[in-house]
Amino acid sequence: MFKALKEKLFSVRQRLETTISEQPKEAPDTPSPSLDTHVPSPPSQSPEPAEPEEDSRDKKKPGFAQKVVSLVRDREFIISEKDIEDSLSDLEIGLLESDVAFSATDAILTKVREDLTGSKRKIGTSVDSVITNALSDALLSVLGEGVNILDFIASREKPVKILFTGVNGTGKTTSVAKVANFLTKNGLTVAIGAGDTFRAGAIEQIDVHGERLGIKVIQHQEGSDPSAVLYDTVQYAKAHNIDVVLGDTAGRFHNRVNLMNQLAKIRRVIQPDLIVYVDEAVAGNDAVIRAEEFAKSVGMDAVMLTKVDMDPKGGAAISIAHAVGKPLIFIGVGQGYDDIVPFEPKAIVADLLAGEA
Ligand SMILES: Nc1nc2c(ncn2[C@@H]2O[C@H](COP(=O)(O)OP(=O)(O)OP(=O)(O)O)[C@@H](O)[C@H]2O)c(=O)[nH]1
Repeated sequence: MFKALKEKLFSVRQRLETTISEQPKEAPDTPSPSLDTHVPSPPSQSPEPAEPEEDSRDKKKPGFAQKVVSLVRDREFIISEKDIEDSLSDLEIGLLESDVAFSATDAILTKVREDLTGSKRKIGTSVDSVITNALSDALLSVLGEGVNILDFIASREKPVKILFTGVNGTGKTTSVAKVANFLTKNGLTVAIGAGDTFRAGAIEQIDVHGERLGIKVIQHQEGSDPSAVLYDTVQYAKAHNIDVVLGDTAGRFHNRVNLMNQLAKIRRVIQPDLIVYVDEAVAGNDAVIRAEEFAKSVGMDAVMLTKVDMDPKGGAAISIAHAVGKPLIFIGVGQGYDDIVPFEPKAIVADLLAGEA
């Protein structure tokens, strides 16, 4: 997953490691002027340097005295913005080339700069963990905390109603089936409402999935009111003590007003617990822009990205939660029912930064 993005992050880590490691390997007897050419010579009277802090990520801009203490006494040096400037440019280009949105790229760069500048490295030790931690924190800051869907469901009254909406053709119907399969494998009972009554074939498609998975699909005729279909599904779920209702809906972007009206009506009628916006990772930055528009005009509570297996860049997956301010809950990673992964930011970041730089 995200092969190209991983390679770019790897090369940035290597470059950072090289540039930071090129700093003095041995502490000189006296402070080397090359350490900081921009500051005046130290006053003859020691300016009572503060005790060096225990925290190796001291964010304050280091003064000359602090640098001297670090270098001579503690045999460590302080990373300056200048040391990492070129690597940060590489990181910026790498992220943008990977289709990471501008705002997410900016947030990542700001966090890496903040984390690394002023942090200390023991002379002779590897800087990899310092760099990896900074990149990891930065990526996590844009991915957010994530949501555990099973905990979410457990916290709500049954049946928990989850609506799927988004752009046609991105794999929304398949995603409803995958989520249904995931939930039943986790011990929950599920009913599906065939609420995409607009697209020819959508009802039949979800019905076939339901049959294969042994999950009840409530359906009306093509062109019927989706609110009515989903209302009936909720009634069925209540009558049969079903844990979760998954509602497919149409995602007609060329007719925004209709879509908004339709969703507004569904909201009134069944009061969904969660509205999941579905789009495909392969659309890259376009998916992020579409999601932002959708969040503004229609609203959503969470995002699912499909076809992540076909997207080596990973830009949409990195940017979308940051762009819409809602968590990415699932990613689709193939065409089978089991090809779905709950999106766990920590696991994704660990995978992105796996391997020694
Ligand atoms: N590789 C891959 N293919 C997927 C994934 N999710 C869906 N697909 C495929 O995408 C194609 C379209 O998916 P559908 O669910 O049929 O979506 P659709 O019918 O085009 O449109 P909507 O249901 O309206 O979104 C199908 O061939 C799916 O198997 C995924 O995560 N990875």
